[in-house]
Formats: sequence, structure tokens, C-alpha cells
Amino acid sequence: KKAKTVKAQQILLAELEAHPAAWPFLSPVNQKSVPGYRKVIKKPMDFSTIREKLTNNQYLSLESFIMDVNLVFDNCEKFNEDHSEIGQAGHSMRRYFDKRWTELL
Ligand SMILES: Cc1ncccc1N[C@H]1CCCS(=O)(=O)C1
Repeated sequence: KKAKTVKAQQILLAELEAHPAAWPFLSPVNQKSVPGYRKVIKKPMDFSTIREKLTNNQYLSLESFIMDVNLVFDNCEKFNEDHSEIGQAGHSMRRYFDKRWTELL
């Protein structure tokens, strides 16, 4: 793994975690308290899980890191109305991520 891309992934993830609209994505969705989530969302993902995988060197490519981040936002769009509070947070975070990783890499 090129050190440069690992560094960029660490910077990017720290920025996502610090974003004001990150709150719905910081921890795994509680599938016991969110009716329907387990059935509808086949591959749950959140920033703390991405943080764990990054710490354990589980991203063998930049693409696999970007895929997990996009999975967070795709799950959000699938489950939440666009104009709900969580739906809006998802759109805002995706726009931010798309802008930042193209600037950084
Ligand atoms: C991303 C998402 N999609 C669908 C339902 C819920 C969530 N996020 C929750 C995460 C824990 C805090 S919360 O319960 O307010 C929001």
C-alpha cells in the first residue's frame, strides 16, 4: 500500500467524522431500534466501521475505501426520504466527500 494514499484516507475519514452532518453515520444503525433496516439494507456501513478497517489495514486499495464510504451514503438514500433530516445529512456528506477526495487525490 502506498503510504500517500493511506495518509489521504486517514485525512479524509477524519474530515468526514468531524463534519456537522456526520451524526447519523458515526456508529452502526441500531437494527433493533430501526424497524425494517435489517431487511432493507443488505450491507450496513458507517464511519466507525470504516475507521476500524482503516486501522486494521483492511483497505488494499483506495477504491475499496471509497466504495465503503459510498456504501454509507447509498444505504442512507435507500432507506431515508431525500428531504428527511437524515436524508439531507446523507446528501450533504456525499457532496462534501466527493469534493474533498478529488481535491486531495
Ligand atoms: C443512517 C441512518 N439511516 C437510517 C436510520 C438511522 C440512521 N442513523 C441513525 C444512527 C444512530 C443515531 S440516530 O438513530 O439518530 C440515526
